[in-house]
Amino acid sequence: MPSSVMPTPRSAADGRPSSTAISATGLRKAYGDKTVLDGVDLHIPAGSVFALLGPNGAGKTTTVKILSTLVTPDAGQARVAGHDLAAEPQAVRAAIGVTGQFSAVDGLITGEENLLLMADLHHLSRHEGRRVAAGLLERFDLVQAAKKPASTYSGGMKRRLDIAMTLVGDPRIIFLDEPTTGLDPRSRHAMWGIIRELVSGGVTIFLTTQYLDEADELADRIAVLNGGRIVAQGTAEELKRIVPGGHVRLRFSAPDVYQRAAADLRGAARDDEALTLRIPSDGSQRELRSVLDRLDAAGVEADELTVHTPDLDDVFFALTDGDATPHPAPQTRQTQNQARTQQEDAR
Ligand SMILES: Nc1ncnc2c1ncn2[C@@H]1O[C@H](COP(=O)(O)OP(=O)(O)OP(=O)(O)O)[C@@H](O)[C@H]1O
Repeated sequence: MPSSVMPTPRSAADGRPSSTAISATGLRKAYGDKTVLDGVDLHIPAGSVFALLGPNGAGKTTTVKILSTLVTPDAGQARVAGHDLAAEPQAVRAAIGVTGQFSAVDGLITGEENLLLMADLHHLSRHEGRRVAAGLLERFDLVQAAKKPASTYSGGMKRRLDIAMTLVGDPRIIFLDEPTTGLDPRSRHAMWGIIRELVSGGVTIFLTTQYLDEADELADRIAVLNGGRIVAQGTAEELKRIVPGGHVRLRFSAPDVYQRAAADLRGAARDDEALTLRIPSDGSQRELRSVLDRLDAAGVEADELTVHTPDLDDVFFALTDGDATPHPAPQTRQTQNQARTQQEDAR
């Protein structure tokens, strides 16, 4: 399996502001004799969503902690928002926001007080702090709950407050460590909407997740971390193409047309009862064209043509350890349908 699907673009070496939000080379980290990160390289363009996938204990949170200056790597270099992680940690901290497993929300005080505390930490004037807090309470649908202790908030409200607190500092890069773990489907979708809105405002999102549909839905690029290394990275579509399972399915209604097509498309798996042919394919335009050309040459026309590409679950299981257990993602209608189609195909 290739270590990387796509070539890694060069990062700016002269320190001038560039369109690269995060670049890292050779990041290593061990705890005692356990190597957690074993040479991680990353390149994340500004204004994009990057998702880091990996099974439990793969080192996703460790990567976030290193890039957000909370943990020092044993080796490797990284630039975040144009600043060297080791030489300018304060500048990195000023440019980023971090939310997730180590939430900053204080449950003993109200949502509004949490935001005002953040405004104080960012040295905003009293007036400006109140203005910013009011705007964020409105934006994150927390006005009703503003005067209640944060400990009374639901999981979704706490996550929204956490992100709102991060935004007080107007960060250009936000690390979201498993932002929707434990949220119900409505809250997950609300969180996805928030993430999309942030990106449309030019913010770069570094997301860790075990929900494959979340990465599929949000990320411009996805990297899979396993055994301390990035074992593959690319767009969701690129990743899906590197695992086997993709095929084109042709369905015919006339048995004689089906027989002619089956005779011509040698190598296709036949289902004589359903009058369908299944041709292994990576789903690319080139392969699709070749199938269509062969049908044209044989003078036959299929009644239905469907392209099946593997989903990110296939990618995850193919690339990570056998004992890797991603959290069961709440199934969307689409993944349920895909699963049904795959079961049907297997019959
Ligand atoms: N401070 C620490 N001391 C010792 N071991 C640690 C420490 N922090 C993390 N580890 C270990 O490093 C490994 C990677 O942990 P990390 O939290 O980065 O994984 P993760 O991919 O975020 O996992 P999860 O999905 O379960 O949150 C784990 O085996 C963990 O036990």
